[in-house]
Amino acid sequence: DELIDQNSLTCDSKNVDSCTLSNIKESSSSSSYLLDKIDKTYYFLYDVNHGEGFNLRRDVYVRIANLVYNLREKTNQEWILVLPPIGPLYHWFNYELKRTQIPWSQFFDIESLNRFVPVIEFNDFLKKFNLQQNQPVVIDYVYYLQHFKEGWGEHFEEKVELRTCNEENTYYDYDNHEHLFNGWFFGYDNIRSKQFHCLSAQGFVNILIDFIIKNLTWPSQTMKPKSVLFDRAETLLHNDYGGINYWRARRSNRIRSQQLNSTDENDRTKLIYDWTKMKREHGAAIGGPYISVHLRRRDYVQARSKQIPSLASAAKQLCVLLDKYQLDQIYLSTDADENEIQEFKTYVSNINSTYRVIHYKPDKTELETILDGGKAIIDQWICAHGKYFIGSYESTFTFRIQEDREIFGFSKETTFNRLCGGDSDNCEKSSVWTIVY
Ligand SMILES: C[C@@H]1O[C@H](OP(=O)(O)OP(=O)(O)OC[C@H]2O[C@@H](n3cnc4c(=O)[nH]c(N)nc43)[C@H](O)[C@@H]2O)[C@@H](O)[C@H](O)[C@@H]1O
Repeated sequence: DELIDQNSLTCDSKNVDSCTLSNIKESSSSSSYLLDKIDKTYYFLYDVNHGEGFNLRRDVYVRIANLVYNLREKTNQEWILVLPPIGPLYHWFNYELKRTQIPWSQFFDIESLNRFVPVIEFNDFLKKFNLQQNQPVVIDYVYYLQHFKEGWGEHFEEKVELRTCNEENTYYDYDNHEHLFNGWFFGYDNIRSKQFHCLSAQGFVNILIDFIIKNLTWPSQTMKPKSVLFDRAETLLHNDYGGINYWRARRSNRIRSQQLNSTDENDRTKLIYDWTKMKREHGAAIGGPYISVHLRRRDYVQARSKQIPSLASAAKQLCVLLDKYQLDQIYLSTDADENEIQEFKTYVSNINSTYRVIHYKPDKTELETILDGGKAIIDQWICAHGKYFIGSYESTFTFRIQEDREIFGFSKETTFNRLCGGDSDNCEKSSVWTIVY
């Protein structure tokens, strides 16, 4: 203990490598104890462009989980994925609710994630530093991913290269070239990085594996966690989109069942707790007696104006489906405001007054517990259980629902559907991404 104390005394913010065994006068009685203290783990951290929504972030998680999975295999090192605290997110409009530093355990089952790659929450990562007062947590390397300024070129080529930064970012040399950088770091104070670089990168996420192996070095006997953070992780592509490990990482990305409590034996959508043991055929699930719709509004109305239906057209397209499937209930999942929801309901009841539109609206206390993210997840979960689902063109919110339906074993015809844009009811079909085991 004395030796450790002596060591930590030399561990100051200006000399972050000082917490190594080499600084300690070794004695034979203490060396084996100290060897136990050497941290053999490597921590992989990442962040995503702040404007991106929750379900795009879930997609980036799948990319990064696959990268860490392959990194572990290739290096034989104990890499652990640190889950980036969630928020604030642009689309979460209830500003009075908790909006930042939300742990993944608020929405996801951490044990399930761990069955694919080892993960820890950011807060637990911070605890590993076991710091004395006022010492910053120092991440060894931070890379800000960016595209190549000159564009993709004529041929697709995978490459990474340290470059000057294309655009402003949140990182800056904190203490006048003493080599500690400050940055956003999920809004936490007193976190720094020893190195910061912009890294132009194009290609698939696995390109970072060789980069790490070739370029990153750490003292061999450090007691301090070894860590690297890649910001703007959405820059790189899925390594094997739709492949087995895509689906394994996606299946591990399970929402917390305690909160949702909506599995249903009759609908044949019962989950097996351990996702690695669950395998369903298409058509095994039947679903509840309603048509579920994800009707994306707000920024999409401008961003995808040709692909997003008018409210009147959406109501018409849904009533045709209710007739076809002989159902009379629509579950409406939407980010629309209250006026638009009422307008949509009126269109439906004008077509057929016996049709019901159900929409989930938590009361104030419930919302304070589940937050905007929890409400969105509940919407998605109910959509995933409907007899027939229809979503919005190229929305990652819709994609995650379709994936959950694939995991449940619904037929493809009841899952991969999209609303047609404008006032049309005839458009190109949704892409079909079937599950692979
Ligand atoms: C235009 C782009 O759209 C991308 O969104 P897109 O893929 O639909 O999907 P997300 O990445 O999930 O972002 C949309 C967010 O809007 C809210 N939202 C959307 N639809 C619903 C709904 O039916 N119910 C509830 N409760 N909430 C909804 C929710 O917070 C969701 O995470 C964004 O990731 C990008 O940042 C960008 O804005």
